[in-house]
Amino acid sequence: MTVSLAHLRRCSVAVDLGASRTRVYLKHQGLVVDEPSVAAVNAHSGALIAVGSLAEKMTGRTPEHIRVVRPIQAGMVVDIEMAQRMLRHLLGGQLRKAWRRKPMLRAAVCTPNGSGPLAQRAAIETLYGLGSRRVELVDSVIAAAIGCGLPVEQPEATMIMLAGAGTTQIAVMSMGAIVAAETIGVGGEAIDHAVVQHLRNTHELLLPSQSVRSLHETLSAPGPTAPSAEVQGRDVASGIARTVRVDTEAVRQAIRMPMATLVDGIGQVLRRCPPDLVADLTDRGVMLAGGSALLPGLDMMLRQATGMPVTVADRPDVCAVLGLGAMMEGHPVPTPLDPLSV
Ligand SMILES: Nc1ncnc2c1ncn2[C@@H]1O[C@H](COP(=O)(O)OP(=O)(O)OP(=O)(O)O)[C@@H](O)[C@H]1O
Repeated sequence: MTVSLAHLRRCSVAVDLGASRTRVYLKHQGLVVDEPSVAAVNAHSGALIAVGSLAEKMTGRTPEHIRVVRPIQAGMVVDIEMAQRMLRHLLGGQLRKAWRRKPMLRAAVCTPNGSGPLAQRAAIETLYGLGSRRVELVDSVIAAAIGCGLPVEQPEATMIMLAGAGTTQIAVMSMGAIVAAETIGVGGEAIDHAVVQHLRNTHELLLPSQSVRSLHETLSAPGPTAPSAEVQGRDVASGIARTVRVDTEAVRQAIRMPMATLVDGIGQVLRRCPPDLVADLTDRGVMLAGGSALLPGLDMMLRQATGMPVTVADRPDVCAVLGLGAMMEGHPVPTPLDPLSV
């Protein structure tokens, strides 16, 4: 394992600061926070008005003096002070309790694969501001693979695609380390954006961002696929609310481009892997994790495009923080790399 499991076991708090959601796992308690990474602030006084789900509900509905901000973008904390204020409110009493028990609080945080020193420093500073005395950084793909129950410690290949909001990370791992990895700037947001653009261009309709997910669900409901679905939005020219009938196939075509980028990413990672590991993956396939793994039809599309088995993780959206939590709690047990000397 490239991360120090001994150091991680001394941590009490695991944090996944995602562009879309913030998750916190407390040792011996489990997942205590899973909320949107959003804060609403008074633009005049700077006072925090709401965080998490409540702030997300305000998006696009605020008067001029209230700003809805996202302090984390593409897995990187872009506004450290706001991220600290948001986390402090999301944790509330939970943090105070953990703090009282452990004055030398150590925290573990996931950072996207390939993130630079600036992104890593921003994550560390955010956790220091909350009172952590030491911060351990863990690659998100390793944490997610452990959270999905993949045997990352074994000398065999495991492949994971961690599809988040702003980015998708693809990695092949063996013996606790990453053999080849790629981070693509395409995630659930890009797919949603493609749907919104399609409706704007073909139906002259502005779709509220909250409606995109229900449209995905309607269009890929089980049973005989509906050829079309009704959506409500605002007319681009008149500004009046209007309902249009959207063709299922046209929406599928619209999201083809971002989907194809994800398939390309898998190809790029496989090309960099030794043939023995690629052979392992023919049977085992790809584990699909991250919130966007819940996007209906994504697994089927990847299966068709790559010819490899694709499995969606049990709890794909939270598997990175659960993996970090598992490492803090003492799983997995590291495989000795020099067993003959033991
Ligand atoms: N049930 C669902 N159906 C479809 N899409 C979903 C569902 N749940 C979450 N998503 C999508 O998953 C994305 C968020 O995934 P996740 O929570 O893994 O992101 P994140 O970790 O915050 O982001 P990043 O890894 O990019 O920093 C969003 O784009 C959201 O639209």
